[in-house]
Parts: sequence; C-alpha cells; structure tokens
Amino acid sequence: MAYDNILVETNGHVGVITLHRPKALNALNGALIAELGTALDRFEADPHIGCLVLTGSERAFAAGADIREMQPLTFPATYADDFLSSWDRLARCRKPVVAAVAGYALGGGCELAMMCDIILAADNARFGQPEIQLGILPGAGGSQRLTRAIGKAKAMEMCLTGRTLTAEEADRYGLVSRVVPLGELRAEAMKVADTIANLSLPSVVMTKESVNRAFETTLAEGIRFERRLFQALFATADQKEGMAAFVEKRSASFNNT
Ligand SMILES: CCCCCCC/C=C/C(=O)SCCNC(=O)CCNC(=O)[C@H](O)C(C)(C)COP(=O)(O)OP(=O)(O)OC[C@H]1O[C@@H](n2cnc3c(N)ncnc32)[C@H](O)[C@@H]1OP(=O)(O)O
Repeated sequence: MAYDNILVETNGHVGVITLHRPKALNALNGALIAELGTALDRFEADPHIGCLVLTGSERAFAAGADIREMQPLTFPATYADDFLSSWDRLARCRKPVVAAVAGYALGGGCELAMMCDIILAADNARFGQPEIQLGILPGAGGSQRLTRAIGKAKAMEMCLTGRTLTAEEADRYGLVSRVVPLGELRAEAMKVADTIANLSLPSVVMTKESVNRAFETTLAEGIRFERRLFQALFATADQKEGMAAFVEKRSASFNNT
C-alpha cells in the first residue's frame, strides 16, 4: 500500500507510523487521517505486531488540523457529515501506541498524542491547544483528555488562552511520561515499544483496557473489571509460561495464547 502523507515501517514486532507532510508541519488533513486509519487497521490485524510507535519530524509532531482544509467548512456541513467523528480511530486502537513527540504538538496534534498510551517528549517538544485563537475549540477530545491528564486549572489556561507548554512543563504536569534529548527520542520510543511488543499480547491488551477503564467508570466498577481480566489471564498459556519462567529462573517466551 502506498501512502502519501505518512511513512509506515515494521521493526521487529513494532509497527512505526511517521506523520509526513513536511511542508505543512504535518498538519492533519482528511487524507492523512484516512491513511493513518488504514495503517492502524493493518497493524492491529497483524499478529506479529505487539506495539506501535507514532511520530513526526524533529520540527513538528503535528501542528494541528489543516487550517486551510477547515477554513471553508460550514456548520450545516460539519454537522451533517459529523465532521471529526471518525478522527479518533487512534484512540480505539487496542494495541498500545507510544507517541514520540518532537517539535510542535498543537491542536489536533496534541489531541493525537493524547490518544496514544505513552507520550515520550523530545526536549524541543511544545504542546498546546491554540484553537481558541482561531475562533474554535479543541474538537478531538482535547478539552476532555487534557483536563483528565493535567487537571482543570492548567487545562483551562491552555484551552482559553492558547498558551503552549514546554516539554519540561508537560513532564511536570503529567502530560508526558518523560522527556529525552531530541537525538535519542526515536531510539527511546523504540526501546519502550519493543519491551511491550515482546510481552504477552493478551495481557498487554487487557492491561491497556483496564487502565483506560479508570477514566470511564467508578472505582468499584473499575476494580471489579480489573479483577475479571486478571482472572481471565489464568486461562492463557502465557500466564503458565511467565510464571514457570520466573520459578525456573529463565526468560519467558510468550506466544500470545
Ligand atoms: C485526529 C485528531 C485531529 C482532530 C482535529 C480536531 C480539531 C483541531 C483543530 C486544530 O488543530 S486547529 C489548528 C491548531 N494549530 C494551530 O493553530 C497552529 C498553526 N500553526 C502555527 O501557528 C505555526 O505554523 C507554528 C506551528 C507556530 C510554526 O510557525 P513557523 O513560523 O515555524 O512555521 P510556518 O511558516 O507558520 O509554517 C510552515 C508551513 O506549515 C503550514 N502550517 C502550519 N500549521 C498548519 C496548520 N495547522 N494547518 C495548515 N497549515 C499549517 C504553514 O501555513 C506554512 O505553510 P506555507 O504558508 O509555507 O505554505
């Protein structure tokens, strides 16, 4: 499959997607989002892939949704087409996704990063929701995921003023898991993804689902849900292998069953 707006490659059990619209700082247009959806479908269906990395360029992860594409839109058209309703494909990916963010992650770019499970930031990364400066608001979950990630006070300031965060601030506020030197970003992201990809896929997918459930339910329901998944994993061969490997003092070799 040929892609025009993204680069797709496989490295061991890791699928790597690189946003690639360099002239527009990886601004997200309909074509790019469609290609991203196709790549995600393929990696998700590939039993050899256990984790994904999503990245951009050194200058921009993504500078937002494509303003030129959005400029002529009208309310009746956006409403009738339910504009953006399919742009959250990434958030529905069942396999873990590591975002490797360098440069600008603004608007839809910040929202795209927040749809991932782990965000590694290069020291030059900048996160922001500047939509207010365009007379709109974050439309792909930014006001919701950002608020859950860093709290109301900081999310309000970002969304209401368009202020951007440095990588160091994003780290301190809990938006990213850590900051690494720009030159080490890709290698670090690959290391994290490779670690995950070599674990047992059923336990990885269930762990992701269980952590995400914390955002959607009560504590009691979440704990019950986690316990059921925990019990279910005792039906897998990988649980037997993982625990046998520990007892026998050797590395586990999982086969995702
Ligand atoms: C799946 C999730 C997506 C869902 C999206 C939901 C709704 C989201 C809405 C938005 O994201 S609105 C857009 C929010 N982003 C912005 O407002 C940032 C806009 N860009 C800038 O402010 C600046 O470009 C910059 C990032 C601060 C960089 O400035 P710099 O001076 O270094 O470069 P430029 O010359 O401005 O940019 C180079 C080139 O890139 C084009 N470009 C940049 N951002 C966008 C964009 N968001 N849309 C379209 N094009 C963009 C810019 O126009 C330049 O192109 P040329 O003019 O040289 O052709």
